[in-house]
Amino acid sequence: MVSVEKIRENQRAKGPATILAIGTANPANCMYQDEFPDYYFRMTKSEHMTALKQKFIRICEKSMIHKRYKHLTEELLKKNPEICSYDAPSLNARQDISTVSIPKLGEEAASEAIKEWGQPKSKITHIVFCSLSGADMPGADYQLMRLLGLSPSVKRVMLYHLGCFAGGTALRIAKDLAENNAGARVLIVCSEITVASFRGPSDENHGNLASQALLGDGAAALIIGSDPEIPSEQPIFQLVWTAETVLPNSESTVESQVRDGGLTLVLSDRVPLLIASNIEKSLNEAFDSLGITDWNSIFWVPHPGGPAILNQIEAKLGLRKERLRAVRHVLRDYGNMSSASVFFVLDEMRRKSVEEGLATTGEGLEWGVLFGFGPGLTVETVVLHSVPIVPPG
Ligand SMILES: CC(=O)CC(=O)SCCNC(=O)CCNC(=O)[C@H](O)C(C)(C)COP(=O)(O)OP(=O)(O)OC[C@H]1O[C@@H](n2cnc3c(N)ncnc32)[C@H](O)[C@@H]1OP(=O)(O)O
Repeated sequence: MVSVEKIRENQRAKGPATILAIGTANPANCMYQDEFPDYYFRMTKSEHMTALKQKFIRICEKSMIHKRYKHLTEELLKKNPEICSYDAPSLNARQDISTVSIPKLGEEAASEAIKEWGQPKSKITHIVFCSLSGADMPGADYQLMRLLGLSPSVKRVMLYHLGCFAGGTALRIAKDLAENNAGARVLIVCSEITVASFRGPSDENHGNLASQALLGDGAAALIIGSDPEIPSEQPIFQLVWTAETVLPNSESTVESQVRDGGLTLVLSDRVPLLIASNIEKSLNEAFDSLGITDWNSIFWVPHPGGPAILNQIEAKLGLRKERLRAVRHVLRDYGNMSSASVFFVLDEMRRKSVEEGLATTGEGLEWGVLFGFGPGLTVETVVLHSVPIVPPG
């Protein structure tokens, strides 16, 4: 007789979950930040709100963003003028666009990841799909399965409406799936399009102004699996430890609600300080067993929520400029793409590490941390282990 223990042992993978491929995609429509205030106030017919426009210009100038990508083109906004108002009923128009575009952009990122992975799609056993908006039944996970032509028996997890920390959540779930199911290959897709939250300015909600200045559209996809079949599969990072926590006294600092007028966002200016004052506690918990206390000795993959968050973390921990180079690059070239952002940072980091001839995928360092920040305030922490880069030849 085979025992339950033996069945369980055989079901599990042996090694830690690893990232085997990363793909990204953005809509074609690129918006330059220095032109955005004029465009935004023109499209939302708010030119008369001159003081608010001046404030918006100041926020855009401080955003440290050079350009972002937006699915909503001028043409689409003209076709759907209700989206441009602050709170006109517009949920139908927003949903009609989002439910099609979110899986579509996700498919583009997934195809890039599958291409890098180099394995047949039939080896994908699980999907973890994540998006802040566009909820429908069946959801974006189902649409993606059909768009990619995956088996109808692929096991799906759909994460809607978690917010900007959710890249960390997707990684945490994928790690558990990969390590507990021998041979599993998990496709993570985070696809974020700001169609649900784009709206005109209002004097009553300055947090809306900050989000209009910071958020961009993008999708990222990863293949996660344990016990890679080397050389046909090449690990990029190993996933070592995960945690999720809610910061003390942070209620109501980031909140989002689905209303007739789309997804509303409340954003307090306390967010950067709250994150920076609590981050060392999360780091201590994460790295205690490794004996690491020098935060400059690890590579950094925090969510690029906004420059003030990065500046305050850097100042609080005394991080050297180069530690946040990859995340600042992503903020500058793409803005805050919610859950997808941290994977753009990972992608930038491993590419630059190869380009610069460094010893590992993590800027030459061995250990690193990925942080998701979002509503709650919720913090997701993932400890990463880099992989040696083998020089060509
Ligand atoms: C959606 C999710 O699930 C998760 C998310 O990622 S949410 C987004 C998380 N991001 C944030 O919380 C934004 C963090 N903030 C920032 O990065 C910066 O404060 C900023 C880019 C908004 C402004 O840059 P700054 O260096 O702080 O510039 P500063 O000169 O102090 O402020 C510029 C203006 O922004 C305003 N401002 C700053 N934070 C603000 C906020 N959260 N809401 C509204 N206005 C804000 C200031 O009041 C100031 O206005 P005035 O010029 O009229 O005085």
